[in-house]
Amino acid sequence: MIPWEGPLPEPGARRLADMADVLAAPEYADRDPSRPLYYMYRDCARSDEDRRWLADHDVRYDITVIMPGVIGPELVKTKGHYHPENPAGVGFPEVYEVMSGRAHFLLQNREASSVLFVEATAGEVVVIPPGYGHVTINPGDEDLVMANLVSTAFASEYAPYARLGGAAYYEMEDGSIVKNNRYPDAGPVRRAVALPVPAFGTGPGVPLYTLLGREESVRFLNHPEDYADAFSGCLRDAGEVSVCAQMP
Ligand SMILES: O=P(O)(O)OC[C@H]1O[C@](O)(CO)[C@@H](O)[C@@H]1O
Repeated sequence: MIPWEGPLPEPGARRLADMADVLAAPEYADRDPSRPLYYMYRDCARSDEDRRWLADHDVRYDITVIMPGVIGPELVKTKGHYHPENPAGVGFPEVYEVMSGRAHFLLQNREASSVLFVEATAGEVVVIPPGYGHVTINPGDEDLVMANLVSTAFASEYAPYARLGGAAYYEMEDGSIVKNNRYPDAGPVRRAVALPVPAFGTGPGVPLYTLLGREESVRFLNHPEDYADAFSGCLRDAGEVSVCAQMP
């Protein structure tokens, strides 16, 4: 069930066949190519007035539903993408809210020298800072339902992930984190805790939809260059995550 009081647009589906390039075990993509892994309800709004407000501020509110389960040895996840830089030369950020279920966000900068692992449960809000690509993993046994707010001024970049077989690390069925050998120079995985960001009005228990109508709360999505301090405080380092060098 999606905890959303409003109309839902027709969703886009990401199926196993769409994921062949980013899997720990790509051979599983052929076994059930039409299996849906997640549904993306892009550009949601509860009213025409809200839709106009979102459009006027060049932001989009999406809901994503990620199934529980595995793809061969690894947990179900999103494809993964980077965001380009805005006209000021700073990467577009994004903000997620876990509406129900559990999420693991695996973030990495362009060089994969910095890799962050963020756990979040229902009600938690995670800011993806400029310069970080992201994959979301469903580690739970129920649907993971998330909302996001993001700029409408760019298209996501999938090729860097697809070229290297996905992110720098994979999360396996037993929760172990395994290095993707196509990133020989990837940095260690650092656990990070999502913090409230007063400048954006984000934090646990604050539904993202309540940011609508507050211009100052969504401005960072298109003008990240003005919020360097806020981004530096959106994630707190919580130590290194142990990693397996080989697939189990
Ligand atoms: O684009 P991917 O990597 O398949 O991930 C899907 C997610 O990204 C978004 O496009 C926003 O970045 C959402 O609609 C969705 O949650």
